[in-house]
Amino acid sequence: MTENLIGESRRPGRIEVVCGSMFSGKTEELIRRLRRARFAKQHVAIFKPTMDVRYSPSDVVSHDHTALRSIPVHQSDEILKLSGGCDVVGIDEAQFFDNHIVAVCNKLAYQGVRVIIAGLDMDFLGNPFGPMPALMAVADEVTKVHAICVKCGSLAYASHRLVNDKEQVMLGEKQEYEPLCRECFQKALLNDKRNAQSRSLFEK
Ligand SMILES: Nc1ncnc2c1ncn2[C@@H]1O[C@H](COP(=O)(O)OP(=O)(O)O)[C@@H](O)[C@H]1O
Ligand SMILES: Cc1cn([C@H]2C[C@H](O)[C@@H](COP(=O)(O)O)O2)c(=O)[nH]c1=O
Ligand SMILES: [Zn+2]
Repeated sequence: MTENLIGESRRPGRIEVVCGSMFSGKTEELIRRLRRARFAKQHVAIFKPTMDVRYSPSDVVSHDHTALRSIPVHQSDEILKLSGGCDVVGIDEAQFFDNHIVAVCNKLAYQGVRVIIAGLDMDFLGNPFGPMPALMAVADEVTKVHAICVKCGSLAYASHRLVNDKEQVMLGEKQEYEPLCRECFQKALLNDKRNAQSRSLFEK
């Protein structure tokens, strides 16, 4: 965690990415940084995609129920329009935005805004998720946070889907996803594959 932030309120435009699996503390870390910016008397705005309505239609909410009022947006372009006069812009669930969010974040950073982005680095299959790889590439700073593997207690690497849905986007919580370390994730995917094969044999 970066704590050498002397003069945090005087830093120029930059892009910070906080990524990791589900339950890794991305939203908590985003909220922590944004609260500190508010203590530094910075003008802060927080955005999230309208589709993320799990805990609240308007707040950014962590799994531990820490919350911050946010502006839900349909498209990344709206972030540019709605962040005039801001020193700091926070974006949660960035994996759900289109690739244009990269240009939006770069534009804000070049205008002197500190942009803090939180999002899933990988989907349930372990593939890079949406614009996250590109955002990590253009970021000034990337922080990877980790949940605890629910099978073995190691640091979690990915989010394993517990239900049989193949779509990349499927909102969910603990009933639908579990954070697993690399080894447990590999075993779980293998097990899912075997189950799918025996299901298809059964259905024939
Ligand atoms: N397996 C787990 N490992 C770590 N934290 C967990 C786990 N399961 C639930 N949590 C809770 O999730 C919180 C993090 O929530 P949040 O910041 O919303 O994560 P993220 O945005 O990365 O999904 C933790 O503080 C903890 O209370
Ligand atoms: C792995 C994965 C997750 N999702 C969804 C599930 C949740 O609604 C969000 C992630 O929320 P969090 O704040 O990181 O816990 O994303 C998805 O749609 N597809 C996936 O592959
Ligand atoms: Zn494990």
